Amino acid sequence: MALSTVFSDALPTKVYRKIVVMFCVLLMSLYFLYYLSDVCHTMPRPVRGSEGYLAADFDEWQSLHRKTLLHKLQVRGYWKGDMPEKYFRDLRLQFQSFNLNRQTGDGGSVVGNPLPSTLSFSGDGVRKLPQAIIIGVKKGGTRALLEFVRVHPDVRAVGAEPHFFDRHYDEGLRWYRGLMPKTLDGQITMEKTPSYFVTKEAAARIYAMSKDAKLIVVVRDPVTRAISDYTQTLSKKPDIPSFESLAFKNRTTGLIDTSWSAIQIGIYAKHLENWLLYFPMGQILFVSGERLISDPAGELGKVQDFLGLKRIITDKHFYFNKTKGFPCLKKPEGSSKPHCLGKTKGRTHPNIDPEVVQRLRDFYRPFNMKFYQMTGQNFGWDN
Ligand SMILES: Nc1ncnc2c1ncn2[C@@H]1O[C@H](COP(=O)(O)OS(=O)(=O)O)[C@@H](OP(=O)(O)O)[C@H]1O
Repeated sequence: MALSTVFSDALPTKVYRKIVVMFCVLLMSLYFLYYLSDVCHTMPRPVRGSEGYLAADFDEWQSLHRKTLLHKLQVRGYWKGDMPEKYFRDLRLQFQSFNLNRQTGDGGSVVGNPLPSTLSFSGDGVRKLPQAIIIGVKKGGTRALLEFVRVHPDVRAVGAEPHFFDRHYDEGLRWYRGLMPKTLDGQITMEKTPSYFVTKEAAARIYAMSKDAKLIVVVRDPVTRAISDYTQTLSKKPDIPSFESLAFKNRTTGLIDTSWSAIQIGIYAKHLENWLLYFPMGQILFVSGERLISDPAGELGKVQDFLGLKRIITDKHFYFNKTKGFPCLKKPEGSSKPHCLGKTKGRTHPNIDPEVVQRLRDFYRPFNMKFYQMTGQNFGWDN
């Protein structure tokens, strides 16, 4: 009262009133701002579609799933610029799954506050464990087969090699399923990891997941496969010894070094014996790596039959790219542009001493014969 008297005495009444009004407005504004910030904090975040995640959500997901993410970053083909758009699509699918899992409590290792239930994503379907797996062989043409078969509308495949049954088995089936794309009823989930075929434990592990799993093996002449394998290693480590010196334990006696993985992988009959302990022959399809190049539609016909799919992929889906020297897809899955596999496929092989090649042919012949006998198919590598 005394203060107002002093002020009202010192200032003209009009000015004094204006100051009081402005002070009140300021106080009200401050209170209003304070109130708003509190309300916003408790309000649900805006609903975003599958294409519009907040960067913060992605960062949080990224750190929580660092291990999975790192694994995916190592995926051959994507990170080397082979198919970046597919890589990012897979990554986005995982992010969707992560958020849905957080909402449904399905994410085993997820920690922290769940996102508000109003956050939803448009992707339909559920993640299932694969019903069909391309288990081998390395350098057989497994990438081409996966890219070709996933053109089928009833096939959904994970682009990356999950390496679950060899390297990441301890992560558990929930982790593995989390890597899979979502499928609708009637769609088949697939993955490819070529090293499974030569991994001792893989057959028993896949059987433990599903005794009905359908297995596909792309096989290729073991001699060219070995050279292809060596070419890949050479491209990463140019200082390695020559193919000729690695192929032999003793070059003078002609003793082959079967402990060298490039040689070992090609002894198909031996690896197959292990798979037959768990799976009947009818559950394994052998695709010819050579015919996958010369007649992709023909091989894809067999694959579709084996998977119980309508024959949708035909020769209309392929064109032969002369520069690349391989069949390519006119319309790959999720794209309308023609696409060939990347630079890591179809590398020029080094010239190998013809005598060494002949020695290897002699070495593989009995194993190939056994393999033809076991599978009931002659792949023509010894003609
Ligand atoms: N359509 C098409 N385009 C490109 N390449 C094709 C195709 N079909 C089969 N191939 C052959 O696939 C070989 C690589 O096999 P993988 O994909 O199984 O290799 S990997 O194990 O995944 O590294 C690769 O071997 P290299 O030629 O030795 O590189 C190709 O010969």
